[in-house]
Amino acid sequence: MINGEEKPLRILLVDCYDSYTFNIHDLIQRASSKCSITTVHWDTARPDLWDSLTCFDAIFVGPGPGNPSEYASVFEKIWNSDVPTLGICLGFQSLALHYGCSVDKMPTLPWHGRISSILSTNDSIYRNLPSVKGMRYHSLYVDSIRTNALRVLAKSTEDQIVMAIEAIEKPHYGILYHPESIGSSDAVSIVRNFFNVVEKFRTDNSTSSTETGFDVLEIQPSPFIKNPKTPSMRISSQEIPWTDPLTVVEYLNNADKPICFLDSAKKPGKFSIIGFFEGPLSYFIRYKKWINTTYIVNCQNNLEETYNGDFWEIVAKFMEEHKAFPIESALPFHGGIIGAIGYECSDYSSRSIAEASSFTYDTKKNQRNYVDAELAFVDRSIVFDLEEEKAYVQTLYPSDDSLQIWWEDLLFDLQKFSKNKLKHHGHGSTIKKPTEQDYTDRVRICQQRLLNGDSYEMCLTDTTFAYTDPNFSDYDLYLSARSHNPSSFAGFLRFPHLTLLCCSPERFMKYKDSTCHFSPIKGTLKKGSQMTYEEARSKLLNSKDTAELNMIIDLIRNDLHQLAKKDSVEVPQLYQVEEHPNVYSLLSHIYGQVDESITAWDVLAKCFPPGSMTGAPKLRTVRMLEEIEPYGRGIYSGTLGYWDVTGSSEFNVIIRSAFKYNEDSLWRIGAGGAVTVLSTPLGEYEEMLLKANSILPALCLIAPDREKY
Ligand SMILES: C=C(O[C@@H]1C=C(C(=O)O)C=C[C@H]1O)C(=O)O
Ligand SMILES: NC(=O)CC[C@H](N)C(=O)O
Repeated sequence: MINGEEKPLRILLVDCYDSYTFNIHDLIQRASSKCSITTVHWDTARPDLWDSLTCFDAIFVGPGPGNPSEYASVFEKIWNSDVPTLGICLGFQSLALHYGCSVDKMPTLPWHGRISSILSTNDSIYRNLPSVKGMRYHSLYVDSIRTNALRVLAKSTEDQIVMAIEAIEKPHYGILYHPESIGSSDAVSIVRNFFNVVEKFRTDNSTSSTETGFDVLEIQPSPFIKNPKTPSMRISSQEIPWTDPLTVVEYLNNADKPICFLDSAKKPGKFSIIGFFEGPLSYFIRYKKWINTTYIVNCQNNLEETYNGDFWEIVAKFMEEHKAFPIESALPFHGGIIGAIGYECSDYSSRSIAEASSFTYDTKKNQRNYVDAELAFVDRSIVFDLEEEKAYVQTLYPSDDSLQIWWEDLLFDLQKFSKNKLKHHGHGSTIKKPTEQDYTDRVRICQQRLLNGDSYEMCLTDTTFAYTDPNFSDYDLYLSARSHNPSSFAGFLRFPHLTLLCCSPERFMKYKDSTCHFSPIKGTLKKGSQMTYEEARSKLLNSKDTAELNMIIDLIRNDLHQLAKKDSVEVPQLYQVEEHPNVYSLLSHIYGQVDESITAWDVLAKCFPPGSMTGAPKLRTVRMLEEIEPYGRGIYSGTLGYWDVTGSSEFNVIIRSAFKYNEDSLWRIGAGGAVTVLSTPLGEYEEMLLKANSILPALCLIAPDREKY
């Protein structure tokens, strides 16, 4: 309060590329009704900002990977200033380092994603908070505070590690655990206690951060489309006699047509979708990251347009030109984008255009000629409501008077056509799997990085290669896959450059009426013949699996906090155990509301690639995994799904899948698992094989009851 008026707190939030920085941004907003937050990356902020810190009322030094000494050039300026500052984790460590304490590797296993009971001095920023819960994400710690310039404010009860400190002479504080985490308590009270200190240091002549030109960067979601256009398409949809979706796919297969099939092969999946390419407005869209080029081909006249630049923005602009007027409909899809986006289609991946031609990318990843994403825009579709056993044929082309004729011809052909019986006995396939030695060596490399403090969790993966019996169609292989492992987020794509057999159990993101829903899986348990659901649940709710999942829940909260409305990010169900054909999975549900100007595609682009497939902190972990993993992931661990012309969308995580680039007909099966400090190398190798075996038998066309290679 200055002169009786409530001047907004001018906050500087220093982002050290952690995956939880924007959870802190949300916490600050929840702790102060009036604040303006300037968020900057520690290494790219305008240099004069560090000499103008007094234009802020308070500073938050965020958490991050690595050792605080890596950031000394900036951190020293902060701790030499008199501005009230709160450092979190890495920030805490840098404050201790500034006062001459040593920051070392934990003497025991690091705490990543586990919650500590913490006792405080019940004063200072812990006033009226004698004990709290704290989610810990740290490999480094401060053994003891060997200076009179600092005072210990809190310690963990389990291992007596210093959890919070304050400087004696300056309003500088540090907290080692993450108060902003879903697993911590009393964070708003702690920050409000800190803000009470801040208020004492505010003066009338505090300059405003805007007077120094440091724009106040409230998190302003930047939608791809700034000025939405009036829709141009009109949906028409009519119920048709029920038919099994596989019969339609088999008909398309035998007609050697492209196949675009999203398959709810298991509950809770309710709808299956088939896209068709006969309409006048159907397209294929493919992207090659190494030349940053997107190709859009009309399926009727084969005219191809080439676009250079951001793939996500190009697709967003294409869809803006093909939006439809909303209609009252319970169906998830009426026409629009269906397809697969590969893992490397983000700036997290170091395979940027400039680097793409580098030695690493060119030879080690050897994917110069392949697509990084391939989508279809379908203007005709059939949606199957599997619960109601109802089917609907739809078109986007208002005067598509050929629709009726098209559908009647298709129906006539289907009636002549009976579903093929799956050939269970193939001649096997040539399989090349990762060796135990190679994979366990890589697990150890990951664990070394975790112990160094470079990451909290690394989702390590590798690729199994398979050549299959040429006598079997891709569709036969898909039928075999879905019989082995019926999944809620399955799909079969046979596109011009990419064929994908997907039996994914994991939703990445669902978007409907501006509500976003993420449900990451972390924690996989092989089904035993005697294992009951309750036994599986008690095993999965152990500390290793819940720790893995906690890290991803906080990561997704962080990504959503950059887009969602204030106070709208929620985790109503922290842990859920799901039963699948071969495994039990531990998952969570995270929701957020975005402004209507933010589309599903904006959310997908911002949160991509799926955090459950990277680990955290996302950027440094993705970069390290790229160097550790022997091959690029390509389509594996990317996402398959739809973006409807009315705006609704749902995308999965492409796991338990096989894909091939049609140029070389070599099937690639990615598989892996989250490596933490609690992992065992052999256990991770076995988990990787377990997941690969969710799809491998299908490539050998082996009946579900027999497994051999
Ligand atoms: C890495 C894979 O699965 C991912 C890792 C999981 C885990 O660590 O338990 C579970 C589901 C996925 O998010 C895979 O299936 O290849
Ligand atoms: N969450 C963090 O800021 C981690 C700090 C440091 N990289 C460590 O591992 O201890």
